[in-house]
Amino acid sequence: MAAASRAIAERTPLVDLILEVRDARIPLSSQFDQLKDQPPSSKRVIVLNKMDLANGAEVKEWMSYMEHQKQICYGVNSHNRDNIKKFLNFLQAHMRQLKKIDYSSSTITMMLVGVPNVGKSALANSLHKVGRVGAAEKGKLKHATVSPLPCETKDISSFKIASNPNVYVLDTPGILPPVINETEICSKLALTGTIRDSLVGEKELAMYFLSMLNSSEEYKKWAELSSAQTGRMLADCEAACASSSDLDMKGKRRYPSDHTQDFIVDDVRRTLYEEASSFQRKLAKSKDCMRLIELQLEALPEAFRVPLEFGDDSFVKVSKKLLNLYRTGRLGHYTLDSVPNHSHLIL
Ligand SMILES: Nc1nc2c(ncn2[C@@H]2O[C@H](COP(=O)(O)OP(=O)(O)OP(=O)(O)O)[C@@H](O)[C@H]2O)c(=O)[nH]1
Repeated sequence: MAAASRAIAERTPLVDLILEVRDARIPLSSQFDQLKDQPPSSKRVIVLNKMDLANGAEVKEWMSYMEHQKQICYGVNSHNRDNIKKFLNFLQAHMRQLKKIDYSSSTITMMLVGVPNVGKSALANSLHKVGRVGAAEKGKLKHATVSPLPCETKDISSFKIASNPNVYVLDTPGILPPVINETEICSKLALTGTIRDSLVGEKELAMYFLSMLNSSEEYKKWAELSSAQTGRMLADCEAACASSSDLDMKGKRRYPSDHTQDFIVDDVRRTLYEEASSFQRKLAKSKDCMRLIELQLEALPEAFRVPLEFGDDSFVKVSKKLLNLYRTGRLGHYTLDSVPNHSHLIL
């Protein structure tokens, strides 16, 4: 990381635009340490990526806050082609404005920087794919390594994202600050995948997620799953899925990065809702919150169909499954950082 950090620092004054990629779920905790104390500049855009996983209303508040701070900010979902097209148009318009007269004759370079796993490589790939097709470029597409694990990008690579003028984007390795003193920031970074789960512990992270879920409104949306009738429908659905899987494996619904069946997800949601709603009145006391989390963790193995015979290992397995569902957006949308001093903002 130290070498990559130096390489980024050397290139920073040479590029036309810095795209500081942050995770829209943690717009503050995922800020890039090297740019933390820099004043706002027209040469820097804060890109809030993974918008599809964050709470839309809260991200809007964050964007207004950043605008108020004179920071240029743009929200994207790197997996959404239309969104990437709009972002590319925005970048080109912004560069045109920055370069003014000599825009068409110049070669423009942008650099993606950020902490690990915020989606820099996914964004580089998407911009390259969309831009190259738009510019009718021939030749093979390049591919940056995209992974759910942090720190997979090892080198700086360049991707062409537009022609006339030529625009290149540099993908860089994720960099963390040398020390993170606050435990809460560590938990947020781990929950969103910026640092490895093992550094905090899977069970501890699952508990952190549950505390966030229980203090949000998200689980209340799952009330309808709680009725007895729905329970019967789920059992029927489960039986139907089991028999159809024997006959036709190809027909089963699959998620790109999460293979949990829908009826299991519904059972997990129902379990979390039922435990939380029966505790609702006592949530103000933190001791009760811990007890609720324990109860939820005790109830989840059944919902996930994980046998309890392996003791603590069963809970680690359940925790991993729970984290996986959260990270693919199937347990709601959350923004974990609150907007600072937002009372003075007109939103
Ligand atoms: N849901 C969602 N997932 C995303 C998005 N962008 C990236 N991801 C996922 O986030 C994970 C990390 O993406 P990468 O592109 O490898 O992240 P990175 O910042 O290059 O990571 P490092 O190599 O650690 O620096 C992958 O599993 C991606 O598929 C997005 O907009 N939405």
